[in-house]
Amino acid sequence: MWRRVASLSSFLSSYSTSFVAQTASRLNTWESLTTRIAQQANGFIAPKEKTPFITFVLGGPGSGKGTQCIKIVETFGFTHLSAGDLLRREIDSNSADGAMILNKIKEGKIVPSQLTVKLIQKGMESSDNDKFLIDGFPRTEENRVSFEQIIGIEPNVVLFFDCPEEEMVKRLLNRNQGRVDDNLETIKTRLKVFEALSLPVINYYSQRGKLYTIRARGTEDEIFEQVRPIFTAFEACHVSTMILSIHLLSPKMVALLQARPHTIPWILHFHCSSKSKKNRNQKQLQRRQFQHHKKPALPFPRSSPTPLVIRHKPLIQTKVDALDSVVKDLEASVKNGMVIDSEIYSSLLETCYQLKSIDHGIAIHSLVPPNLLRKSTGISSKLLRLYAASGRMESAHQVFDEMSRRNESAFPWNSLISGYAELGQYEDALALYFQMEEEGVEPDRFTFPRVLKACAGIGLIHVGQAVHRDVVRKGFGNDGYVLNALVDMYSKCGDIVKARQVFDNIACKDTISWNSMLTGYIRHGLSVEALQVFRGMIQEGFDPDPVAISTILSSFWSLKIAAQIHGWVLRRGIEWNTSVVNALIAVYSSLGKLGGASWLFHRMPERDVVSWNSIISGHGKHPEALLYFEQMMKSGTSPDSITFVAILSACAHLGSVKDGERLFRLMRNKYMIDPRMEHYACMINLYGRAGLIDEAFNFIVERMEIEAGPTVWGALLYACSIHGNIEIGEIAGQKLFELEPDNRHNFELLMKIHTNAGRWEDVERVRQMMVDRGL
Ligand SMILES: Nc1ncnc2c1ncn2[C@@H]1O[C@H](COP(=O)(O)OP(=O)(O)OP(=O)(O)O)[C@@H](O)[C@H]1O
Ligand SMILES: Nc1ccn([C@@H]2O[C@H](COP(=O)(O)O)[C@@H](O)[C@H]2O)c(=O)n1
Repeated sequence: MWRRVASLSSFLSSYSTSFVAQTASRLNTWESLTTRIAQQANGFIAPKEKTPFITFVLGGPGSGKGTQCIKIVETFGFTHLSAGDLLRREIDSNSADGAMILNKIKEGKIVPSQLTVKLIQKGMESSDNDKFLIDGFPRTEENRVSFEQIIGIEPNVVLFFDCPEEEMVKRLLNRNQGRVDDNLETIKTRLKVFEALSLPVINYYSQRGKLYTIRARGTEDEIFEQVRPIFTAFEACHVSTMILSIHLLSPKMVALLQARPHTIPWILHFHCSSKSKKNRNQKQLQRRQFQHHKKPALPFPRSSPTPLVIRHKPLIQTKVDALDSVVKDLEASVKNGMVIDSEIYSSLLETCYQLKSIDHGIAIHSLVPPNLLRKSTGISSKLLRLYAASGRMESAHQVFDEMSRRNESAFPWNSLISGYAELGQYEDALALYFQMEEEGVEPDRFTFPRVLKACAGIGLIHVGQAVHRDVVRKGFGNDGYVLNALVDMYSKCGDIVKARQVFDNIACKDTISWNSMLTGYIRHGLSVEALQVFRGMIQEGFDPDPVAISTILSSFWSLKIAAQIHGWVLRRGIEWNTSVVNALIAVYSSLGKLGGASWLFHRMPERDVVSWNSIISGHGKHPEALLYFEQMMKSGTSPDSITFVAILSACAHLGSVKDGERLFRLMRNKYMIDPRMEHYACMINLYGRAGLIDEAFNFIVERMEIEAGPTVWGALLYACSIHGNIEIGEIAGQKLFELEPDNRHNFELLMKIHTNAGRWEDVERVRQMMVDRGL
């Protein structure tokens, strides 16, 4: 405790002496509340409770990552965690995932992220060190996001060993360590994977100002001379981190600190990693200094202090865990009679919203004095938004009703409108918009897109037109953000011509504008216009995003267009984007080009459940469907309900009744997927096609847990028509006539059954039913 006060005082001394004294004296009362946060902010006070310093080491295969890591460890005392080594160790330990990992490594592909992150996490937790070199990770965006989600921290430094491809290939072929992936074929895939999946991660860190690129050619020592200054500089600056953190606070926060010094730990907690301009400038300065290999003239903070505490055995927390600790401390402090500043409540509620943590929001709500909640627009607006975003509209509305100054801004209204619109309660969303007008609250640019979403949802074009008039009247007629929402509203309400007019009037179109128009045309079945928009988008220099590309691909079952788009995708170098490949597989499969679909599938660097579903559906009439399904299970990707529709339907086409029954059981018992109407229809199809009409009928009567719909009865009627089962065909027909009274196809099928059996009276009876229904 004493050390904590002393250290806190020492860093504050550079700021204000009276401030220090006050803070130190208040620290006793604040002990439980502040300890964790002060430690988080102040990495150097207690050696055993530090924030870890994380370095990601990236680069192509054979760029020399491992070699340089050994040198960094020797010189700077880091703990080296090589993702590849951890995976190889997992194989050697005969773990359940060993075979799958070995396959991935042999193929040069990426192991599912969760698994790798868990191994890294274990490695970090079992080390007493707080400086980690994580080598060969993250290899993909999914790796990166998984790390952030599971470990909850970002790296301080990202090293990128940039090495020419031919040099990397040469080194790998000479490595001689008996690795299964050091052969030309795997190396080729690894290089492709690196380009398609790892380069985006490197770009990401470059944009975040964390990337240090090392030219990885030359001798090992020459390369290390580029690496050395980076860590030397970071070590030199370690101690000054905290002082700078204080200076990086916004003027508003500094004023708050002076007025209410006890709030400092909270503010540090939430603002240490803020991206202030000053902070960015500092980082730029730091980078420039590194680039010139000089010691920095000014101290700088760690590149991204994290809000987590690492104890003796580093306890890796997620952001939600950290929030949990803070809320618990807050509860204890309130219980002890402490008065909490409204900005703290509001800041915490903002964090709850960002982390989608409604339970913590509810806990904080219970701590806010009702009077403060009513009076503080900041707290109530954020609480209301949190409730609305999590679909708790009753609680949101209650907070709204009790707000004393809710008409001062559109913010609380927007949150409520948004909440209702997201839940599909469009009438309530619109009612609020009109109430807003009645109460004289000015809508803002965020109000309209939410209201227009409600108009689109309800499909009332005249209400949408009225809102459009308001948009113009209130001066938002040129606001691209609002106009995009208008395009979407008109297209969803059926007026695609008006949608186009609005689209043409958007002066600065962005990707969303183009995508809204594109999906509008596709929704209206106007494929030619959609393709024109797609081409226009490219001509105007907008890269259609993977969603647009897959949308356009899935609306054109034309080999020529698919090939053109495929060509464009190749030229843009995004041919291995997972959703693009998935769409290409679906298109090629549906056009009967199963060879092309399989070629893509086998070469894609990373597959998701959609990839598997596409290839299984594509092979719906071929025995390979079952093989793909088995491979999918081995790969560690969990099938979803669409997978089972695809595989059950394949079993039906292949006449594999036993497999179908087994897979239906597997879906329920292993994957806990409740069968939906489509699955039941597949089962009826399975029995029906195999001529097991009684089994199909009994399945409907005895095993269905939901009322059978037209797809189920339709499958049964179809089976009866193939196998000439008059009795059950008549039952299925009668059911369908009730469910789909104007579907002439059902009548025709039943007539066919009776015709084949020479039952002319029944044919006439069914024909008369058709006439009576005006069919
Ligand atoms: N500067 C260098 N010049 C020549 N050879 C080097 C150099 N650096 C490393 N090597 C050699 O190249 C091979 C690959 O290096 P290393 O294993 O460090 O690469 P890596 O990036 O970790 O590869 P991977 O991603 O495949 O694990 C090793 O045999 C290593 O001794
Ligand atoms: N994040 C990672 C890292 C590695 N792999 C797999 O291991 C292979 C070897 O990795 P090296 O770093 O030792 O070259 C790599 O090709 C991948 O198969 C992974 O999946 N994810």
